[in-house]
Amino acid sequence: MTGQADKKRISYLGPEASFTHLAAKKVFPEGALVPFTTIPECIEAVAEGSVDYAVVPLENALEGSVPLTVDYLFHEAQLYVTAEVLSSIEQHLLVHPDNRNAESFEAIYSHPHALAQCHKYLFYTYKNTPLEQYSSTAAAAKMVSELPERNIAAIGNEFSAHKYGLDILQRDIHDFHFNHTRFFVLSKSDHKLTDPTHDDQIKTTLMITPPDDDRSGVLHQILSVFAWRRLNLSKIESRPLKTGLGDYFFIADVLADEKDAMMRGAFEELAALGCTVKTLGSYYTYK
Ligand SMILES: O=C(O)C(=O)Cc1ccccc1
Repeated sequence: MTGQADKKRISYLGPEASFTHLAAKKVFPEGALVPFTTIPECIEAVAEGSVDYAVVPLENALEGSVPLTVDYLFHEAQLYVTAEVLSSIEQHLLVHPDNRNAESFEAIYSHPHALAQCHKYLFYTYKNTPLEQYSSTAAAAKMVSELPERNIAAIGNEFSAHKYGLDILQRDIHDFHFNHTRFFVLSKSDHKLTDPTHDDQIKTTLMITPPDDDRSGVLHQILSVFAWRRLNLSKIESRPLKTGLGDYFFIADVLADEKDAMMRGAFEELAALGCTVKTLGSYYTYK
């Protein structure tokens, strides 16, 4: 599949050297990678057909889900996950070489998840420095490189330091060593991308809306659908349905192929419980 996939067009949260760009290159080393400024723009590009795939961040080990991605997939788009990418994330403090001797900054810019991942470091080292959210770590690095006259810093990866000619003032400023992010590779058609490095474990992501009769124990019933079939869940999370306070849907990752007989049985039982199920498909993990 990789050989064919390499000829494809792929939208990603850019610009070049963002963590999403690095994830996209793992799956599509020779693909035509097209940067966008926001996650919805990336997803819309694949939904409209101007690209074949979109690579977007889904979940971070320190910060949890990226709500924009989850909600857009639930409410706005009818797309499938063809692969997930797991990347380890190392954050560094980046400055323009002209400002390499600065001891304080006017402001520090980065993606909100990156700022949150470095919370303790920023709190203890740059307590009074304003933290400014930016569309991505690489966008922040690019902006810092274009404004040497402003004494500002960015948080981002080593590749964006090289790409945009910045100095790494402080390495590895993320608060917890285990900092991984999960990215989805989305497509309009339901298929699986594979390559020699993918791991053998297949996963299916489901979005489950419970019946709206406020019945007690409905989450227990949903979980038991999977439990007695020995279908292992690697994640379950609730997100607001946006129809009223207390209305939720559940996003569940099941360690099985949706075509398995047990999964087909699970879909039937969920329907019998009055649940609506939107499947994002089954896929492998690229590491
Ligand atoms: O900002 C980036 O570079 C991204 O690709 C989003 C992101 C931000 C922080 C951790 C992982 C991905």
